[in-house]
Formats: sequence, structure tokens, C-alpha cells
Amino acid sequence: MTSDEQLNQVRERINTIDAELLRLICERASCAQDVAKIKDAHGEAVKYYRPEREAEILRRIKLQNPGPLDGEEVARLFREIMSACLALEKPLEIGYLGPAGTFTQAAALKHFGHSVHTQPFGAISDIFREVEAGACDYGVVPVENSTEGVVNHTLDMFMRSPLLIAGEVTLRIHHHLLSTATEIGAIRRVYSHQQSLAQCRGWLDRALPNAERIAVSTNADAAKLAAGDPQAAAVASEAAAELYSLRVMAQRIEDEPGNTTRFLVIGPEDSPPSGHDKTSMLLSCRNEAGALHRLLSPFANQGISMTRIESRPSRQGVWDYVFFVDVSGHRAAPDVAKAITELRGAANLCKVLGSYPEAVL
Ligand SMILES: O=C(O)C(=O)C[C@]1(C(=O)O)C=C[C@@H](O)C=C1
Repeated sequence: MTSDEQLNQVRERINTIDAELLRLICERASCAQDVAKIKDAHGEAVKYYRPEREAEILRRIKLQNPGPLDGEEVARLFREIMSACLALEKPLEIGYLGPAGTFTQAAALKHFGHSVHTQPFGAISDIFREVEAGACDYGVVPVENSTEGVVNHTLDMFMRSPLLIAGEVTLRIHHHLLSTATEIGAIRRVYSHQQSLAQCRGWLDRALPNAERIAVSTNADAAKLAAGDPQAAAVASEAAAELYSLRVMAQRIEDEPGNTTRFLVIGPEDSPPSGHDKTSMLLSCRNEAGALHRLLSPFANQGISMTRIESRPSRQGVWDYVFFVDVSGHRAAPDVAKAITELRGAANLCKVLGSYPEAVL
């Protein structure tokens, strides 16, 4: 058999498989429509989006994956299939920290898939407000970066908002130097969000020691500014380069190769248990010796592991500091529930911000 004949034979098989895949994907979509009918028949407060079910499906797909495709890769494919199925039930409106091309938009699409409608907002507080008002179904906000630490504005919003955390997304962050300049030597100004400038400090010190660094509110804004100034560059994502027609002058200029940002999905309710969950809460105690140790002891008593703790000034005047704490486990799990009951008795403030599946993708 000639190599052309061999190729044709394999391509015929691929055509047959594609036809079968298409039939199965459409059959799956009809099942999602049936699910929607059953949910509708139940009436009040229908929950089309089920984060725990999605996490369960994606985890199972990764476990069952026989290869040769990577587990992450197959999970991403199924993420998109589920996203399209959910859009048949109800198209979701997702608010994110804009403008288009920000990492927060990338995080929103990674979490919900591309069949949702994403809406950019100029400030984290706007996203909370729109979700609270019901104009968006969910919001996606950045919460911590592995190089620069917490995004304080997001944590501050949780102090006053009734919204709950329904999910988390982690995103590998790569920064690039984008410009319309023909050579790096022509660049006099570098725009970016202050956290991104900080994440690329070492590289900028070496490659552009004399360029002025100007902090702006988002990396996409930086890209927009660089697009209109041939002596300027932006530190931003590849998506921003495409969106604002900028050349990538230098790739992956972040100082830490494992640079990741964690985002939270906020909504009117949190998630039912998925089997691998986290619970976030806001705690406060009196400012006295041993108070923090006593505050956290219910977790230790129940053998619950704490995955994060951050402190913030409360700004309420009543308590000096509040603590944002993440623990492993769902608030409905007996050990976590018991720890929360104990905390409610001991802490000045104990606000559960929600339980949600650990990030799968
Ligand atoms: O199982 C459900 O409740 C569904 O709506 C189906 C489905 C899916 O495509 O598998 C779609 C959306 C939900 O977020 C979870 C799962």
C-alpha cells in the first residue's frame, strides 16, 4: 500500500469516528435539555449551573482517560462540551474584571467554558454589585497571586457583600512585552498593572533599565495605551497582543516561572458537596495574647487542614483585624460543620463565605 493509500485509510476511520462523536455529543446535549425540563418542572429557584456536578464529571474524565491525550487536555474538551450543554439549558452571564483580554476573562472562560457570555467591568466592586443585583449570574474576581500575594480589594468586598464563593480557578500567568516599536531600544515607557510590573521587575531592570514604569488599572488598558504610542510597551498577555494588534517583543518575562493567580467565582449561592471541596471564611477575634491561637484551634481539634490564612484591617472600628481562612472540606461535612459551630461560639465574627469544589482544571 502506498503512503497516500495508508493516509486515506486512516482518514476514513477518523471521518467515521467524527460522525460517531458528533452523534454522541448531540445525544448528550439532548440529555441536558431533558435535565432542564426536569429542573423547570420543579419550579422555584431552578439551578441550571451545578458546579459540584461539573467538578465530579471533569475529575472522572481525568481518571478514566486512557491516553494518549493528556488528562488536562481531555478535561478541557469536556469542559467545552458541558459549557455548550449548559448554554442550551440557560446561557450564563459572567461578569469579570475587564476590559476584554485580561487574565480574569481567561480565568472565567477556563472555568465556565466558551459558551457563556462574559461581560467586562472596570472595578471589582462593580462585579459584586452586578451579581448582587442579579444582572450577572456569577462573577470572577482575582484573589491571590503566587508572587505578589493577595488582591486586597477582593477580600475587602467579602467583608460587606452577601455573595458566596461558588468556585475557584487557578491560572498559570505568562507576561509578555508588547509594543508597536520595531526594536526594544526605542521603548521609553512600560505600562502595566502594578502587580504585573512587580512580577517582571527583574527582567525589566535588566532589559529596560531606563524606561519609565507606569502602573495602570489593568493589563488590557496598558495594551491599549501601548497601541497608541510607538515609544511605549505594555506588559500583558498574548490575548491582549491579539486584541490590540501589538507585536510580542519578548515572551514569558515574569521572574517566577511558576507564576499563578487564583480567582474566585462569586454568586448568590455556594456549591453543594462535590467530594473534594474547600471552605472559605472570615473570622475575627479580640486583639489579645493567644487570641489567634484559640480562634484557630477548632480546625486543629477536628484535624482539618488550613490551606490559607490572610489578615486584613477590619475598617469597622470594632475589631482590629479580620482573617480570611481557607480550609479543606465542605461546610456540610461533619468535621467542618463541628469546627464552624465551635468557632461561632468563640469568635467575634465568623462568616462562612462558601464551600466549593477544589479547582479541577
Ligand atoms: O446535571 C445537570 O444538572 C446538568 O445540568 C447537566 C450538565 C452537563 O452538561 O453535564 C450541565 C450543566 C450543569 O452545570 C452540570 C451538568
